[in-house]
Amino acid sequence: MEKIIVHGGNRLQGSVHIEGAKNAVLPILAASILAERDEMVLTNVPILSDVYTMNNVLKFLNLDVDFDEARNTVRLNAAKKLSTQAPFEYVSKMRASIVVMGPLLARYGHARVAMPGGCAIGSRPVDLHLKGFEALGATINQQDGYIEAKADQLVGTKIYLDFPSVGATQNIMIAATMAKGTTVIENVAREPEIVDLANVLNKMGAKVRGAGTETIRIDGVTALHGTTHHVVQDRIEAGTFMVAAALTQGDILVQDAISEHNKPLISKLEEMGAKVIDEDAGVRVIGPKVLTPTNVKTMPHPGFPTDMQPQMSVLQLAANGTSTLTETVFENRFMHLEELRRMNANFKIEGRTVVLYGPTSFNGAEVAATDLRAAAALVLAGLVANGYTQVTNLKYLDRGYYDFHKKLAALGAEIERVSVPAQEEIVLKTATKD
Ligand SMILES: CC(=O)N[C@H]1[C@@H](OP(=O)(O)OP(=O)(O)OC[C@H]2O[C@@H](n3ccc(=O)[nH]c3=O)[C@H](O)[C@@H]2O)O[C@H](CO)[C@@H](O)[C@@H]1O
Ligand SMILES: C=C(OP(=O)(O)O)C(=O)O
Repeated sequence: MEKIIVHGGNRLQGSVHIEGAKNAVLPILAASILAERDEMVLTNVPILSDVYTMNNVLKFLNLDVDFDEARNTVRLNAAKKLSTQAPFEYVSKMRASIVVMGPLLARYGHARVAMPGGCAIGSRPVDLHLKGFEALGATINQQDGYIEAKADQLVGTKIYLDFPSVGATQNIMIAATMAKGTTVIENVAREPEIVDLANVLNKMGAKVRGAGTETIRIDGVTALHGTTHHVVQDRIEAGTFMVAAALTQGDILVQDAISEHNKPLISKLEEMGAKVIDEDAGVRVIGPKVLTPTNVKTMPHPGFPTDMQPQMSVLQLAANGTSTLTETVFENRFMHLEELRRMNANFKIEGRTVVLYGPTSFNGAEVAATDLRAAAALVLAGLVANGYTQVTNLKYLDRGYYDFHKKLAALGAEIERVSVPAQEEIVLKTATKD
């Protein structure tokens, strides 16, 4: 096991490179299932455990997958006959594996995928994905922990999503690319990662219009082919470094950041007193001496992203007064706060809202990450804590951040990642069991 040890107090300064987006590359990798001819070549692919997991799912399905990490490039070949079953062993590692269902259903009229469970942030059902497949003419069976979808021919139709689910939008959009006729999906997710996926599908020969708006129209085609695509930048990684700058009275240029993708975050940073400057080379954030409290509510894009909520909570706790934070997307995304309490944070959770009492004089402590963004939030708190903070459960961090500690160190943080000796690991595991 490994842990990150950070000694707080340093002001972060410099510029930082941001990787391709995890949440864009995962569905794009899955969509490669539809490239029956020509290779798919994806560049700007981040080196993350989730990418390896998706690659393994695709290899299991019989795609040829080659990840050239030195070039951040994945080459995929889906020309062989593929399996249409993704077992629990794979899906249980990562919920996003469910997004192989849409392409398998489109190509073979069959997909059998283990039912993904919930996770630390919420129960996360997939009913909207299935409702979409059914509307396209598929029959759904749920048995023995598996979801099976079958269709002789998917047929275009009108689908209204009760909630603009990112995964459901992706799965249904991919399935509909090869449906007969036109599919109109309303109340869809509008995240930049949806737009990136639609762009790739169109390069593969699909006819998808309207991605980024509330309605997506898809005219079905009979076959798709491989293409080359540069994955969009990770707005959540970019946002995390913007928060790091605001938190440490720092001055960070987030290279090539697309401010349009981070509008709600940037507006909150400015409200809290940070200077945010759109430069040719990226977005520069300069942290204020004193952070002003602010209230935040997470919403589907273009609202404040839930994936920035834990990081934002650290900034609010550091602010000079009381802030509120309302989580509307996931029902259980405050677990990181209990760890932050161990670092001297003071807050009160009232249902989906938490009242955060700042300013917090964070104290270094041993804390354990409970999910991916919680891990980032704990490291951020460590950057401004008195003394040493030790963050464990780094498997979560590695799902979504490449070389996080090295990038922070290059910006001036006193931080290192170390292996925990076996004896200490037993003690830590026992301590974090519940
Ligand atoms: C790999 C990936 O891209 N993950 C992102 C994706 O997750 P994911 O695609 O799982 O998130 P969704 O947008 O689907 O989920 C949002 C909400 O809708 C609910 N829901 C979703 C589907 C469904 O069929 N029924 C249902 O009730 C979920 O339980 C949740 O409360 O979007 C989330 C919301 O921006 C982000 O936090 C995740 O980082
Ligand atoms: C919640 C996240 O990812 P996932 O949907 O893969 O769990 C995230 O990226 O913060």
